[in-house]
Amino acid sequence: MEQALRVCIYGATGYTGIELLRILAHHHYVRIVSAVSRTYAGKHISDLLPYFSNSYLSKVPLSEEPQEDFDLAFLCLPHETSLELTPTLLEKGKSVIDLSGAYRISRGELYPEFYGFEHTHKELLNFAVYGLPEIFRNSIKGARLVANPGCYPTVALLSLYPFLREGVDFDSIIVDAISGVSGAGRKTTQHFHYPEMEQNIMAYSVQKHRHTPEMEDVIKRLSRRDIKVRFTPKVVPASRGMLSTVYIPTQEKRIRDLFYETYKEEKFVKVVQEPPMTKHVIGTNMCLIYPYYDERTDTAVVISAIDNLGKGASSQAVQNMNIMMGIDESAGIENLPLFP
Ligand SMILES: NC(=O)C1=CN([C@@H]2O[C@H](COP(=O)(O)OP(=O)(O)OC[C@H]3O[C@@H](n4cnc5c(N)ncnc54)[C@H](OP(=O)(O)O)[C@@H]3O)[C@@H](O)[C@H]2O)C=CC1
Ligand SMILES: CC(=O)N[C@@H](CCC(=O)OP(=O)(O)O)C(=O)O
Repeated sequence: MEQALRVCIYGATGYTGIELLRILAHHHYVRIVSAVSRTYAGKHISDLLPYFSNSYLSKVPLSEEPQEDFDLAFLCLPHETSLELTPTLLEKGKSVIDLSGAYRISRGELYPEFYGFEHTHKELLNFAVYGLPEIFRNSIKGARLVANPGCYPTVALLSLYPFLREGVDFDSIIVDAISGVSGAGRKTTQHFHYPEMEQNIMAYSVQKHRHTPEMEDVIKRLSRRDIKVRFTPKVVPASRGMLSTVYIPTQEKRIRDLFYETYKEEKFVKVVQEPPMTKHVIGTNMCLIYPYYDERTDTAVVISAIDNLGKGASSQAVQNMNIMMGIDESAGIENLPLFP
């Protein structure tokens, strides 16, 4: 790439926006030219996040509207805000990576039930490419609008993909997954405040969560079948990280081979020898996967870990940007975790 890609981050002071700033600050092919924030407009990034004071980012002002022209926007915004902003940006010729759920589900009629609003731009739902690179890499190349997946669907679909690719037959699966609190965003609800969250573990949205139709939609696209997902999200008092267990009722027992074969060329998805832990992925773009077959119950069990703000959001968004723009796919996202 001869000239740096000019990037604007909308929602730059939320958790996914801040993680993008961290990753892109050292990305060789990118220059962040605008950082949009309503609340902190008029301040500089290093006023809020002093560790950026040695970076060129310290000079980038936070503003209510972009201050300079740009090529690509990351939308780290609430779903409804992204929904309305995306068509305007596309009309202006920008490329868009939307971290919200506004363009993830191909069936627009599901939005009122699962998101609580009518989808006002259904014409874009088939134009948007679902940004899970290990599954949809070829469609992401050259895409103008990428819908970055939800954190739970990222880890669950990577845990399931080898079965779908092989055409293994089953009617329903269970996804049982645990998230760190940052999954809820920076402005959070009462239950996630420190006095209630500290020393606490809870399930939430157990009967209806917007990631259930997202998973089912992608599964249907891959298998052409209506496979049902029983999903239970839980939250634990950790800042970030996500651990998922997927249960697949099947007679297919060669599952480690299936996983090695599917992911052997992948840099960011690794099949591991022991059940993974979140401390091995925090701050990285990695998904570590441990599949095994439980003979007693005829069930394939897949335990996987990601960082909800990494592979579950911002570093996956950068992976998508790299692919869209024809940059080396791992540029800027090869960092290792802080351990312990
Ligand atoms: N946190 C996570 O792990 C993941 C989040 N996502 C999705 O990414 C998007 C961003 O998430 P996250 O960074 O966690 O969220 P945050 O709540 O941390 O940040 C969202 C930012 O959006 C800005 N904003 C602009 N318009 C509005 C508005 N009308 N109402 C509220 N905020 C607004 C706010 O900044 P300001 O007020 O300064 O404008 C705010 O800082 C969401 O759609 C989320 O669902 C996806 C995967 C994982
Ligand atoms: C702990 C927690 O609250 N997590 C969020 C998931 C965040 C995410 O990936 O999702 P979206 O982009 O689809 O909002 C939740 O369950 O709503």
